[in-house]
Amino acid sequence: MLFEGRDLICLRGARVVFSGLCFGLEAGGALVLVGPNGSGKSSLLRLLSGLSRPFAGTLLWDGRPVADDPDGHRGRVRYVGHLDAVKPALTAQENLAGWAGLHGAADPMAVAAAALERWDLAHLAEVPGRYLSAGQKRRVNLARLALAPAALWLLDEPSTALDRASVARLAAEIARHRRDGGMVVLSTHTDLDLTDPVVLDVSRFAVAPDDAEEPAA
Ligand SMILES: Nc1ncnc2c1ncn2[C@@H]1O[C@H](COP(=O)(O)OP(=O)(O)OP(=O)(O)O)[C@@H](O)[C@H]1O
Repeated sequence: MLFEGRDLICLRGARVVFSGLCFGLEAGGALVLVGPNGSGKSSLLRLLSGLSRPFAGTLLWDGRPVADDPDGHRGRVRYVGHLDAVKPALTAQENLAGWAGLHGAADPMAVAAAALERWDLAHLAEVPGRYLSAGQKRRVNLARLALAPAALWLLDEPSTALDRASVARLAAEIARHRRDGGMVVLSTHTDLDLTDPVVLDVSRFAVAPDDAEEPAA
């Protein structure tokens, strides 16, 4: 299993955020995206998830272009982004059960309960999303990773708002996912305890403002 990006160019609005970006990730691998605010870490994660497409360049999964099978790609990805995806009127367990149902769980509430347990959130199962703290919401979002297996985790600043114990749990869950052969790409501004990560400084592929006009198609 190999996930590769070749010569990726990312446009946001009319601006080229990065150009010529390449990476390769094998089964069990971790790619850590670093770089200053605005360098394009979130934009790259969106490209990798299939939520947006590169202006140019190719994403390959096992040598085959991701663009040839976007639905297949979406099925192998779990993307946990910046934005809080917890519905305020539903309890933590109902939120997770909704996602478990989308992943085809036969008993979504039971799968949700197991995920809450795994992320030490069982005591919050009945609490509506609107009453959860920032860190608790973030943990409910991360507990989505435990609902169904997926080959590729894409995590945008996953440790934001987490307390120390939760950061350690996140690192342990990532380690377990990698031991099972999964891959992870994450952005971070802080240290996360990962074994042998490949670190990619996205700002190395920045395009200087003077060169940043929209390229000719
Ligand atoms: N919807 C959008 N339309 C136009 N430009 C955008 C849009 N979203 C982001 N950008 C721009 O794209 C660039 C990259 O943003 P991105 O969010 O990918 O950076 P980042 O490295 O993740 O930043 P941070 O560390 O602050 O999270 C920034 O200059 C930003 O202003």
